[in-house]
Amino acid sequence: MIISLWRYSHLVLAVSSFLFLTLAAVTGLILAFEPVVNPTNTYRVNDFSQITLAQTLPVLKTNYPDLIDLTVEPNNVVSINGSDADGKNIHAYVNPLTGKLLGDYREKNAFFQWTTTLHRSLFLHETGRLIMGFTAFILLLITLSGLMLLIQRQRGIKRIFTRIVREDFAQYYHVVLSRWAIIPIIIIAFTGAHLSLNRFGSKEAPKVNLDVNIDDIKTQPAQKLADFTLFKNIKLSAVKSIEFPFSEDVEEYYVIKLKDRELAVNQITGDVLSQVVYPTSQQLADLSLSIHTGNINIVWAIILALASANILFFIYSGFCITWKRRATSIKNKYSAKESNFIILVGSENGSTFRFAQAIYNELDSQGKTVFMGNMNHYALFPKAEQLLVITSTYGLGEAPSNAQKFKSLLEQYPQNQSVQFSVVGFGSHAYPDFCKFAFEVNHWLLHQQWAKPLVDVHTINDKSEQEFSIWAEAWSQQAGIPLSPKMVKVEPASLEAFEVMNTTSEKSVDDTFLIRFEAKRKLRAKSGDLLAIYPANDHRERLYSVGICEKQIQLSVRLHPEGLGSGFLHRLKAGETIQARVIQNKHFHFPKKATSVVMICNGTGIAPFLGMISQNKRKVPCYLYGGFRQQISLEKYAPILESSLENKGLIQFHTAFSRETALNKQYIGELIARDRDFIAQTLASKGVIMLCGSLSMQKGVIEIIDKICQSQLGNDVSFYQSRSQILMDCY
Ligand SMILES: Cc1cc2nc3c(=O)[nH]c(=O)nc-3n(C[C@H](O)[C@H](O)[C@H](O)COP(=O)(O)O)c2cc1C
Repeated sequence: MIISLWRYSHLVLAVSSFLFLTLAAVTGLILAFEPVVNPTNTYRVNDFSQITLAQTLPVLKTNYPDLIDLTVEPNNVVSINGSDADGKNIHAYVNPLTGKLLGDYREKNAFFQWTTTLHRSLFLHETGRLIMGFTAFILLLITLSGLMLLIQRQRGIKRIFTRIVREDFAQYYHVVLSRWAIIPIIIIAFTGAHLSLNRFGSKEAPKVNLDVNIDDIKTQPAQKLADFTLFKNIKLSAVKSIEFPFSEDVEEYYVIKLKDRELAVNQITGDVLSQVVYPTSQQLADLSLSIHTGNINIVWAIILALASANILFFIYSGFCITWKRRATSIKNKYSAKESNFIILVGSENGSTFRFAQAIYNELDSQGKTVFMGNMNHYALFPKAEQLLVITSTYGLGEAPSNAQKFKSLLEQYPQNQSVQFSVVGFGSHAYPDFCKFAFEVNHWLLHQQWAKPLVDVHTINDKSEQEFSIWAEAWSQQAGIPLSPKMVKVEPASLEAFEVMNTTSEKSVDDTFLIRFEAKRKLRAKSGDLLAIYPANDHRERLYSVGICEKQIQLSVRLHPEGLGSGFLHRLKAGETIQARVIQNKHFHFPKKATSVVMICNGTGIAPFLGMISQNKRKVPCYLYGGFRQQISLEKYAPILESSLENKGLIQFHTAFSRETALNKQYIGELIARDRDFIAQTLASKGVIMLCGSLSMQKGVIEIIDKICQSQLGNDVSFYQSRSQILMDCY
């Protein structure tokens, strides 16, 4: 909510000032080059900041007895105005140490003059100044709201310079460059607004009156100009201008304008006749002017030029980001009330809509009645059969802005009929709370009486189309609705040959069997990956979780009466070869850093765990909780389980049998509830819990773990899910 408020302010301010801001940035960019390309830069002398008035004035007076005034330009070159010893008028740049003329005085370049007026007042005098001053103020607000967004995005001020995930070009560079440009832009905006405020109503700085009492002017003790103590202490770099005495009459004096004050100085004795210190407001205005115009030094002028160019880039990239967000407007053929398929999308920047739209198009092309909407539009869907929630996670593992009302709407509107659902989370592992909001949504839906999970919550890292296609395939299988692979860009499936090495299909006592394959080429699979098989040699794909045992792929399969995949696998004999492909399922690999791993499975969900424990070379403490129908179901797994227990690949093995005698009947959830302290301690000590098996088992177990988390650890289960401490692969 807060992020939306800042974003909204940032956007509104930027849109409302966009024209004037562009004009100010373009003219500012041009003007930033003025100090850099100023031709008089070549007239600068070395060690200018060390030259005192006691050094320069005697030289100039000797060479040019009738000087009227001297000006120190912002780029530290000195110009004089008056006449030389021959009475010839001069208005020229001079070397303050030697008195040598360097070149004729030049007026400000006409183009820069024109640009300056446009930048300052749009040629509209006071009104223009007001507009540009206001624009500078708006720029300040835009920058500050941008800073707040940056802090929130990076999760704290100290993390501003931590890595930024590359979302897309405009967004990435909008954020990356803002980190560098924010300080100069704040300075530009602040000084610009300050100058306009200060100068509004008066074009020039207020006139200073030096109050000199002519009667008090002394003629003794006379001193040489070079010996004036005052002049020895005033550096030329501190001077803005000097008016020379009109004649040698004692009543004529030097008027010296410094950066912070103005002095009248006796031309015979060097005494200060009068002095006025400028008011602080004027000193600050002068400082603002020097900073804003880049006159402080060339490096700063270049920084200003870059900052102005950045403002233009921010206008462009901000426009692209906004356009992309708005381009996700939804066009539905059917209303929510008449649709069987409801796709609800949670998205902050619009990219998740691209994926949701692909599903929409696919279902629509098959003649289904589909409705797609924002998650905030959740309502009663009287004809809904399938609910697909596709959502990203934002902020600190929070809902994107178009999904923030979802939870309360879900509580408000229980559906009146049973609806199957599936949640797909878009996120990035670059954030600690990976897909947290999707896990929460899945969790809330699991608590609804009317909602039946169709496939397990799937997560998509960094908009991976491949991961999305895995979800699409899983959903398609369960829903019995073919989703064409063209829907998302799946890399063309290049199939490999796998030879059947061993199968227990004939010895099966409980409809489940183990089958092992060896890859004809080098095996590139890990336990937890999926093996995709094509039983009918057509587009129909079936996925099985794999365990790698003795460098072979092992599947644990339950034979379903009409099962296309399980029937095909059941008929295979040792020595036969099939075409299949391995799909990486990184989110369900054995964790690299866990202190311990608790594996929970039921039925054939044991397959990946058999591979993991037999490959547990690092001897990470592993604890397996398995739910099976009968004791006898276990026999086929016994060799691996026993050898793993022996070699410490597995520390403990707990079983629950659901179809034993009434006395011994037990479900896996009961074991987890019994070992609640151990489960809590595992999570608290950075251990990992992995679940594989049926969705109904997952639902029950996750509910129990959630209660354990809340009561013993003070967090929701989604906290651990999003930190990859609870990994699930259920179907
Ligand atoms: C500011 C910001 C915060 C994010 N926070 C998270 C987060 O906490 N967890 C996560 O998994 N992904 C996070 N992401 C990544 C997005 O969820 C991911 O890029 C998603 O694909 C964006 O989808 P959308 O464009 O539809 O909003 C964040 C992205 C951004 C820009």
